[in-house]
Amino acid sequence: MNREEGLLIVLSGPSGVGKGTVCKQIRCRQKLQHLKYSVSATTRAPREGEANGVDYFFKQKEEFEDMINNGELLEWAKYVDNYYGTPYSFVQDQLKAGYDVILEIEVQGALQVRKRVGKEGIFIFLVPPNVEELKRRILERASETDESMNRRLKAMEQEMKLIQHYDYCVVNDDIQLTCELVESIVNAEHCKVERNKIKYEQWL
Ligand SMILES: Nc1nc2c(ncn2[C@@H]2O[C@H](COP(=O)(O)OP(=O)(O)O)[C@@H](O)[C@H]2O)c(=O)[nH]1
Ligand SMILES: Nc1ncnc2c1ncn2[C@@H]1O[C@H](COP(=O)(O)OP(=O)(O)O)[C@@H](O)[C@H]1O
Repeated sequence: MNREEGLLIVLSGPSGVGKGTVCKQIRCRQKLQHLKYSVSATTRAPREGEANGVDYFFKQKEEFEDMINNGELLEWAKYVDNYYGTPYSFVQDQLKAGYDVILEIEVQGALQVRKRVGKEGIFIFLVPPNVEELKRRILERASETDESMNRRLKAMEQEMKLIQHYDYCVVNDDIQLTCELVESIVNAEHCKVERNKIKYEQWL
């Protein structure tokens, strides 16, 4: 991937940890001015209140498989019986235009992105304060059947094993603090990019 200016940020973590909430809050806080959110494609059914093109691009299985075959996805994965994937062109266009882009994706997809961008991306893993709180949050959201919740909790066991592939782990306890931490990480990574641009000869 040719990334001229913007930073690619990958946010993962178990179902119910608060990934969507953190992304929404960061957007509202407007502390990161040059941040764009990648809207994923999925074959999962919309939840109440979710809108096509805003929360996800909701697709039929065949449509999604066409996207895979046409090379339209930066990465994709199957999670609890549904496909999820990141449309490539949006990410590429925004990065080229100098925007940071955040992907809210699960671990298999994140590892595919890691392979493509190497150390260039910022990979952040969100964890809950504890498993009881995670279960409480999934129940509070009231979006899952018992079966779906159990499968999400089962998926977490595999997800947690891959945490060492991430650059940062943030415990999502207090939501405001979590947002501040994510914002600080992004700002600090920009400072690294600036450092790498400096040619010390200029200052002599
Ligand atoms: N690989 C991949 N995972 C995605 C993508 N979009 C969403 N996901 C992940 O798929 C998982 C299930 O998402 P969702 O059905 O919205 O459930 P939730 O995590 O319980 O809110 C989550 O871990 C999401 O981060 C994507 O484009 N690619
Ligand atoms: N820091 C937090 N403290 C308490 N509740 C939270 C926090 N972050 C998220 N939640 C709640 O947990 C539930 C799951 O959050 P959500 O953002 O949908 O998770 P995810 O996108 O990771 O599946 C929601 O009801 C949300 O309001």
